Amino acid sequence: MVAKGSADSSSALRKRLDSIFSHSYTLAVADPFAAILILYIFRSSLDLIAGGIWLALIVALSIARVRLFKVYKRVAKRTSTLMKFHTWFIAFCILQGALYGMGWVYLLQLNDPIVSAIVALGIIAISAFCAVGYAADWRAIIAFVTPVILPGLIGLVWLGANINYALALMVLLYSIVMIKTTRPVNRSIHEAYNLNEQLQQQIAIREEAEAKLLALSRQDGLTQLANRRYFDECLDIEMRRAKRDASSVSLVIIDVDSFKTYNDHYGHLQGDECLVKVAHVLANHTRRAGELAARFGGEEFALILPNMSAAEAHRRIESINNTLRELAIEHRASLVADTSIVTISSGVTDMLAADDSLSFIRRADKALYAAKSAGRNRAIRV
Ligand SMILES: Nc1nc2c(ncn2[C@@H]2O[C@H](COP(=O)(O)OP(=O)(O)OP(=O)(O)O)[C@@H](O)[C@H]2O)c(=O)[nH]1
Repeated sequence: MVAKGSADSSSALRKRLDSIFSHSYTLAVADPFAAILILYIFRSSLDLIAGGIWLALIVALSIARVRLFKVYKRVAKRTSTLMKFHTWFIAFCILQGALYGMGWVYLLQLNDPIVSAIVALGIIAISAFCAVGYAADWRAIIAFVTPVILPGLIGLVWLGANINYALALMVLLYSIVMIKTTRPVNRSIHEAYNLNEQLQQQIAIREEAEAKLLALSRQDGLTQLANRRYFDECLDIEMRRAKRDASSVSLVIIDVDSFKTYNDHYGHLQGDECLVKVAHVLANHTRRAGELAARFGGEEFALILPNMSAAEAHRRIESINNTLRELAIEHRASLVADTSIVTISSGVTDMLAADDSLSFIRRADKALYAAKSAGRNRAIRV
């Protein structure tokens, strides 16, 4: 729940401003229209110069508010300026309300019961429009209706006479009822905006958490490469894509040579470190879109290389071997002839039209077995 009176989040404030500003164009027409109507009704008893100045001020204020709205629309993305716009809007509300208030005072001077009745109805009508239009912003309602209601109310009482007292009482009762009914509506809107914002935040947090979980569920914990499950998914996708586009996809299965003796010689923990280093090299060599390096299981890795023939994949694995040679991870217990660094054996193949993932992997595995049988530290392509 949103605590009563809690500060708005920037998004809730923006929604509130959007709502109150959304009437700018309508009011730019309605306000001068209402002013012209009032002037027309009282044309015979009004000082036309004073009336003209009053109308000019109402029109100027309407234009200024539309301009403020345009500026707001342009820069509203900047959260830092939102409060400033709200303050400006409230200032406009006060000015606009004061203009109406001045109008009532002027009209009430005519001391005519019909004028008093029209003023009272005018106060009620304009306040009602404001209560609906600015329902999202309590301060805007108060800023506008206070200068609209108070001068008229005081003016009616000041005039004396029962009819004016009755009208003043009617305006007063209306104001109390309006304030009492508008406030809960405003609170509900306020809470709805804040709840909506909280909901959006929760959704964003949840989506982020889900994305993280998904990434984790696809990752091998030790090497940070794709795990076997994700490898299987990707292989399926790439094989289907290659069949659909009549393009090629190559598969490489890699096994770290003599890894049992590595573990025996250096210990399991260093064995883990060695696997991480090899994985890092593989990841650095599979950076193009769609390429994937995965931990296939134990000390075995696999590469999916889309849009690549077996010959090109073979060249890729040669460059991986070169990098490993440059890296020269010590392996004094290697069973590979004439070497004391970590080496890999690889089986390389590309997809045949009749392949399913099982036959594709089996062929790559066979090529790897051939590489092992041929003395390790090599790649064999079939
Ligand atoms: N440190 C470490 N060792 C692992 C991990 N997974 C598998 N191994 C070890 O990798 C070794 C694989 O041994 P083998 O299958 O005999 O293969 P190899 O010694 O590499 O011999 P060749 O493949 O013929 O060169 C086993 O000793 C496993 O315990 C791991 O996550 N961390």
